[in-house]
Amino acid sequence: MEHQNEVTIALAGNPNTGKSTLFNLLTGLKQHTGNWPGKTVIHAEGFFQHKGVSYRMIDLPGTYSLFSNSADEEVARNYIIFEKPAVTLVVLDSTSLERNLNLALQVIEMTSNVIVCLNLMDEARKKGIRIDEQLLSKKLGVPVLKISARNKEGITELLDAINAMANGDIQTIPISVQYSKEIEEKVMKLEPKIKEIFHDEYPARWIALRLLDGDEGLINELKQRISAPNKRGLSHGSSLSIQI
Ligand SMILES: Nc1nc2c(ncn2[C@@H]2O[C@H](COP(=O)(O)OP(=O)(O)OP(=O)(O)O)[C@@H](O)[C@H]2O)c(=O)[nH]1
Ligand SMILES: [Mg+2]
Repeated sequence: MEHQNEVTIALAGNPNTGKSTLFNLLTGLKQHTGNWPGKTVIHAEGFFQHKGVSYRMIDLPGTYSLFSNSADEEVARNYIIFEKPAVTLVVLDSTSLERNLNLALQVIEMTSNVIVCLNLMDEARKKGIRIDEQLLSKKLGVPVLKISARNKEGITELLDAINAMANGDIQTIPISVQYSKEIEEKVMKLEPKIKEIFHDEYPARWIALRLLDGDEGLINELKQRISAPNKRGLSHGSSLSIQI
């Protein structure tokens, strides 16, 4: 089967937040789900249509962060940075938002095409947890939608939001997390140098932050991409030696 014109959507989030349940609901596939973390280990893909648009959906492994601490984190991180899905859905567990929001912020640093899905809303309601999704959306600068993947709640609204974002009808203003003065000064020096090498190919601020963190995994990925430029075209002869 030819799959060329699909709009790609990635599912990211902490382990056990219902990503595969949502993936199965939309694609009709049967990814392993269950009530323990770490079930999805490599990314799976499935397809579906909504309002005449074809989508390719990627179910990423659940992770607590998107650094290079584990193979799972690298799979999820590399997919978002290098494959550039048109939309990344961050699936959060509404019953433990505080912990889950950390990952949402990390994804928002990597891409502005983010929709935050507050999943397990049925559980949250049972526990008396109330969430002001409009306020959260304003603070994060990206759409926030309440859903229950298991009970099939809020799914049409989510699909409509995906459609709108893929069509460019939603302008996000992603929050930019500010770090200490020392870090921000270094980021300011690094960003233009990163842009010189990669132009707008990758999010320069995010790369600057990762380089400052000494993220060896990312540095190696970037070096490979410089020595073997892809069809989007990085200039030959660039090298990744940036002094700060
Ligand atoms: N109550 C409720 N349970 C849900 C909902 N969505 C998913 N679950 C349950 O949450 C558990 C985890 O779901 P998964 O879909 O496997 O979660 P995942 O995010 O893919 O997990 P990893 O692959 O480990 O990252 C399963 O027992 C699901 O049935 C929901 O909306 N409400
Ligand atoms: Mg899963």
